[in-house]
Amino acid sequence: MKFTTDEQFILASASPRRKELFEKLGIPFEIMTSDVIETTVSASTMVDYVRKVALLKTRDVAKKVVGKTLIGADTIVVFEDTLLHKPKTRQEAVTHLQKLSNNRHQVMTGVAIIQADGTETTFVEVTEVYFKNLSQNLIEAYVETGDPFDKAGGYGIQTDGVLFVDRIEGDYNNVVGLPLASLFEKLVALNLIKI
Ligand SMILES: Cc1cn([C@H]2C[C@H](O)[C@@H](COP(=O)(O)OP(=O)(O)OP(=O)(O)O)O2)c(=O)[nH]c1=O
Repeated sequence: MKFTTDEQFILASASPRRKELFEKLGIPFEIMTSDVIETTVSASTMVDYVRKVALLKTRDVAKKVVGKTLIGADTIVVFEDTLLHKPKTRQEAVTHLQKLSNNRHQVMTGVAIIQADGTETTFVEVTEVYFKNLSQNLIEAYVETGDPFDKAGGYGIQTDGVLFVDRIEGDYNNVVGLPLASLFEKLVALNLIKI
């Protein structure tokens, strides 16, 4: 679909998956990326953490532009109240997937919108994901593909990780990295895009 807007949008994200999702709104936008190190953020809950990281990333890009509307996001995978970061080693990827196997976890995406006048809006979308029982062979074969390494939690639901999923509760696109339906709703409510 195509919507209209008077705003100049910047998607503050290096993620090709977010770009692809945002393109579905049919409005023009540019991409700019931030260099914020996510681990410097402290928060009392995971929801608060991911909201703050999204806001920091987006503010970092906002410093460099004038008169534009920015959208930034951060996605985390939470298992038993702990963060499963993007794995740095094969062993870490295997350990993540062993934890997720036959279990439930949450994928949370924090989204920040910073308007041209500086107004900040944030929200966090949570999707519950239930994994099937994963054999050690399957985990190792998947890690061997290299797919886990740029992904929170060490899997991609849009790639071969789809084979692990028993069911989800919530927005699928939130797991991929951008809760597009909720973002759309917010942008309309803020009068930043028109139907
Ligand atoms: C769980 C899961 C995560 N992911 C991805 C989404 C995010 O891109 C990534 C989490 O990293 P993020 O730090 O949220 O995003 P990013 O580093 O890719 O991009 P930027 O910070 O510039 O916005 O994990 C998937 O692609 N599929 C999945 O199923």
